[in-house]
Amino acid sequence: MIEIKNLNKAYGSTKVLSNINLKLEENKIYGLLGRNGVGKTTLLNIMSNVIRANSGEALLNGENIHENSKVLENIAIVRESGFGIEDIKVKKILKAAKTLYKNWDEEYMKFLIKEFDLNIKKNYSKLSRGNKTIVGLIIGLASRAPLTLFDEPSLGLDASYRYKFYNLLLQDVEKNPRTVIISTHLIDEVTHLFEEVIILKNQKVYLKEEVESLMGKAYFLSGKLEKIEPIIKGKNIISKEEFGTITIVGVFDCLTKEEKDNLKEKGIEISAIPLQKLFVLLTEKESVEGII
Ligand SMILES: Nc1ncnc2c1ncn2[C@@H]1O[C@H](COP(=O)(O)OP(=O)(O)OP(=O)(O)O)[C@@H](O)[C@H]1O
Repeated sequence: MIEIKNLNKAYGSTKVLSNINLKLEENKIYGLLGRNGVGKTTLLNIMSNVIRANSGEALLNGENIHENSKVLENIAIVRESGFGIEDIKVKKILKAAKTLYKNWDEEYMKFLIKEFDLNIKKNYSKLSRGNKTIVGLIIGLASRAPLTLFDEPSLGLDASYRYKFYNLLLQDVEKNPRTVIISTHLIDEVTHLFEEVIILKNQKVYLKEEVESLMGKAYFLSGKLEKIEPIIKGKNIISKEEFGTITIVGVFDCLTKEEKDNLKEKGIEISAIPLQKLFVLLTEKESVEGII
């Protein structure tokens, strides 16, 4: 549905994205993850024609995003940087947004305004940080755009509104399927939303995988190291921490039923690595070798 081909982006002489190739499926929720400054916003901005790549292509249903303005009726981006003009009533911003998107749902927008308790008569510039974010979220949700991109959607939102947004998004996407990409640093809060995760690292797509499959091969093993070691020899080890006589080893690899049973018999505790922790381990380490 969305295809990125051989995409490169540099700001002046600083290369940010290098030969990115991605194929995203229709009606799926993706998490776009990466350390600060790795290029998530840049990629989302290219996907929504806010900026141009230096080379390569971004296609939505086979049509080049940069060469066909009609395609843009189907792509919504919600981002921190606002709407260009700030000294304008929220009502007017929403009115303008309505004209941009083919699938805009006015009734749903009204429902969202109530849900988020947003005063649309206020000037956008006078809104709190959180309420500015809410304006963006309402536009993103009400656009019902087949490709909806949320860049840090929780910025400035209190926990209550963040969870409200996550729930509304899940409910609405179930009723009105579309492809959603969410870039966030609050990974554990949104893991349940993601079907697939894309991690950017060192200008490249470092990993693209279904969350279920990822979580099915990320374990912490805790117990005596001499008992853990022989069973996981040759596995991809991503962390090792010692707490007195107990060692916690992070494994990013498949464990067979026999291996798991074997570990349990030896008194080794097996627990899942939460996605956020896994992300930290994978993006901090340059090499997994030499840990054990
Ligand atoms: N307009 C610009 N001009 C010059 N450099 C830029 C510009 N926009 C972004 N960059 C640089 O490109 C790199 C990627 O920035 P980008 O905002 O895409 O990263 P990010 O992954 O979204 O980061 P964060 O998680 O901190 O929001 C950074 O080094 C940033 O400083």
